[in-house]
Amino acid sequence: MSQYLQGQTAIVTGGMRGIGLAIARRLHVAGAQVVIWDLAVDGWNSTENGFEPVLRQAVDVSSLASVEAAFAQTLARLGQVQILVNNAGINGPVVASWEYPPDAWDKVIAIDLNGVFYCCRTAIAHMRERGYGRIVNIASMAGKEGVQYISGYSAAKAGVIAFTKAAAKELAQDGVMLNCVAPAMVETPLMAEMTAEHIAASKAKIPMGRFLKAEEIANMVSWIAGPECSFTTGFVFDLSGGRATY
Ligand SMILES: NC(=O)C1=CN([C@@H]2O[C@H](COP(=O)(O)OP(=O)(O)OC[C@H]3O[C@@H](n4cnc5c(N)ncnc54)[C@H](O)[C@@H]3O)[C@@H](O)[C@H]2O)C=CC1
Ligand SMILES: CC(C)c1ccc(C(=O)O)c(O)c1O
Repeated sequence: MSQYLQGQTAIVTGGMRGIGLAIARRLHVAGAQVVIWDLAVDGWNSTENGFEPVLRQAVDVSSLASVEAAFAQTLARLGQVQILVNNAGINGPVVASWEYPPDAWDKVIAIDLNGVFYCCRTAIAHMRERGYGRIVNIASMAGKEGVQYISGYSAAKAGVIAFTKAAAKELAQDGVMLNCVAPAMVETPLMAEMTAEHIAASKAKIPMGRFLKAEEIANMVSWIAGPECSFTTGFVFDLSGGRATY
């Protein structure tokens, strides 16, 4: 496979498992030096995971101080960051919006939306200085459409999409491109928090009649994160099996 990310450093948040792990592995295959940020980074198994990241750092993306400290450590070790994939996220409760606990709402927004803002804010300063950067934010179909009973999550992901579009326009002449991907549901540990009824309803909306695979997201992200993505910024790339054709 072509090593089109050779010599580049890529940070993947939430890269210890699930979609983030698949993305991290794919960027490694494309030649990037991969840095994994996650809440806990012990217990990495390079045989099972198929590669060794150059760095793993314990980071809480919902804390600006934690993000800034981790970014400084990454730069101290590797000197440069070309790619940031904001993947870390949580579901929050599956409940009607009028019953949504306010503290749970705050937590979903803090991780899924503020976390993306904090990581972007921190990396963009460095990328602007160097005149090059690729940021890929993992949104969701829920952010495009609004999915019932996950209103906090839907709102956070809609916020990620709008933030990406706004910042992309600001940075369009600086060599720094921001895009989102909006996946439909994938089978990961996060999905286990949904009820069987919601999972079935989600699948029924997909014309291809199957769930998305994490590797399919990783393949798309690896192209968006690379130099061949040279004239697209502020865009939402769908991974919806034909569900979103708008
Ligand atoms: N699983 C699905 O069906 C879909 C997932 N997504 C999005 O993809 C992303 C990844 O999802 P999955 O792999 O399914 O989830 P997952 O739960 O398997 O993995 C999430 C990772 O993020 C980390 N994380 C959580 N909070 C964090 C924090 N505050 N700071 C740093 N790391 C943190 C977790 O420790 C975990 O390693 C999320 O943003 C999710 O919203 C989007 C569409 C569909
Ligand atoms: C797993 C998350 C909460 C989720 C659930 C459902 C949908 C959907 O129906 O489109 C999503 O896109 C998700 O990200």
